[in-house]
Amino acid sequence: MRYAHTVERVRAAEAALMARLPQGALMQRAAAGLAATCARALSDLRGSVYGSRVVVLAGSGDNGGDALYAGARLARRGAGVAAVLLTPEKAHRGGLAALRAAGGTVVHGRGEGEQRIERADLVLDGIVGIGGQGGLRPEAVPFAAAAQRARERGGALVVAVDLPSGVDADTGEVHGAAVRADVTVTFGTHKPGLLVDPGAEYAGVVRLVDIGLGPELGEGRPGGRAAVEALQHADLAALLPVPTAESDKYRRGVLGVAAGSARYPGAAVLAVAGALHGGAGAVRYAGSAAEEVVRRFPETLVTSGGPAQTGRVQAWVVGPGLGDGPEAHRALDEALADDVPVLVDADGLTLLAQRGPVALEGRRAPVLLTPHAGEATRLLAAVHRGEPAEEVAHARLRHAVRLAEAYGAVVLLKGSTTVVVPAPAESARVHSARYREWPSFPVAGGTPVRVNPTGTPWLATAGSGDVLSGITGSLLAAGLAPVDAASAAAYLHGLAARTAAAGRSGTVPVAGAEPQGAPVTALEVAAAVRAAWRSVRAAG
Ligand SMILES: NC(=O)C1=CN([C@@H]2O[C@H](COP(=O)(O)OP(=O)(O)OC[C@H]3O[C@@H](n4cnc5c(N)ncnc54)[C@H](O)[C@@H]3O)[C@@H](O)[C@H]2O)[C@@H](O)CC1
Ligand SMILES: [K+]
Repeated sequence: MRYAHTVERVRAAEAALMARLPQGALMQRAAAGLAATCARALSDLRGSVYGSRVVVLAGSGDNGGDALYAGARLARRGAGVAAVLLTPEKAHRGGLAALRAAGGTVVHGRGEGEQRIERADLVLDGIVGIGGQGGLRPEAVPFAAAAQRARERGGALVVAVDLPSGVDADTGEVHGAAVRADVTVTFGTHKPGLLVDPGAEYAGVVRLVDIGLGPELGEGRPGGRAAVEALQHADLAALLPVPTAESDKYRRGVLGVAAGSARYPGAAVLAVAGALHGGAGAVRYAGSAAEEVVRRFPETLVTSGGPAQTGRVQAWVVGPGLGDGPEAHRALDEALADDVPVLVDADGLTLLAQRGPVALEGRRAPVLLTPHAGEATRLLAAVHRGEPAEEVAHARLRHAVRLAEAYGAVVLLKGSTTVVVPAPAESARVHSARYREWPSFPVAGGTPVRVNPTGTPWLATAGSGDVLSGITGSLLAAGLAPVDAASAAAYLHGLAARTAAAGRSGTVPVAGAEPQGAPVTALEVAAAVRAAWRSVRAAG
């Protein structure tokens, strides 16, 4: 598991650790790790550190201190290091002295600063770290722009210190300008903003430097106080259900799918395809696309009636392609009346948005909502002012948390970074000043928000959401907790898309890298779930 902690947690952990260490020790650990990563990158890029051109962008806080000390280390190895100080009178004294003692120089004036940046082999972004508020301040913007030009024209490497300046550490939101990095060297733990878009995209490849914060952050428990976590192959291998000698179809899970309509039969076929590849023991389909479904997948048990006419199931998927007619409303009602976990997707979400959270009142079994940004907008409009979909996509954590709280449901918000938020009852919530206008962000003993690391732009294709619903439903029927089912399904779905696109076993390539391979269809994603599943089990 990869864990990320809020700024508040990081600061508390740092304070506790610093109290036991000599002054400045943590900063030296951070700078040493940072310099080592830069040295490796320079060696790869130009063959050696000696003679390379490095520019340090140093803000007024400790983030600038880290960057200056790392610059000093690189200067001692023969790099030509120049520092651009955003506020010279407030630059980190020790760091600046160390840089000068190692032969580094300070650049004066914006023009010279920009020129040096554009000619650099490596730019260290130490403008602002976890102490940052809002987007970059105006005085920093031209230097960030110069660094971007250097990347684009000269192939310079931009290395962000702790996080790309201008990215909100806790949420990944970007308000205004921010530095775009190739590599981010982060200290002690990941920050949520490095794992969630748009911040994740600004961060590039993230390298974690251990500065000894682990015990302070987790009290011995893995990820103890994490706000956000991302599954890795081994976590998934432990979650995926594997049949035993005693398994029958009910033990493996029977999923009900209420999807499709005369107008959209394809959504039913795709949801069932996802469900069958997601490992369900059996899939029961209820709806008007029964003929198409059984023709395509003869193993499906079908009825052209609604969920109430279907035999026993252990979970429902309701919504894809249902339309908005009376039959669709009935299907939603009947699925919600069943005392088993229900996943509501697509048209089901549109119907739910018309009724608001009251439609879920009285249910005891879990509800899992799987909106994209547009559907999330509609669901939120039922309880509050409607935020445009773009806003939802740019502030994914906050909106997903808000939705989970409003509907008392587990929420999987799809998109460039898919996030899965536990239902409020499952998460102990703490009201933090940073989220005053918003529902609380789950930290401190609560269940962390899961973010999916396997997403790929190839998934932006018609019907891929229907397949995701089917996979998720299958795992719900197998008895996985909704958060596990949703995050495991998103992981498999992304990996399957990568596998199908690349034409070979999927890996999780570095963030920000171009997606490999060629376009895929939703049905091919469903078919590739098997290969994804295999590669996960092999790694576990
Ligand atoms: N606290 C610790 O023990 C450690 C901290 N470390 C480093 O220290 C950083 C945190 O240092 P600080 O608390 O001094 O805070 P930062 O250095 O992150 O930022 C604070 C400074 O940036 C300015 N600033 C705030 N928002 C800005 C914006 N949007 N644009 C431009 N400037 C802005 C503020 O005026 C302030 O002077 C971490 O990110 C990490 O890099 C590491 O050295 C590891 C140890
Ligand atoms: K930074």
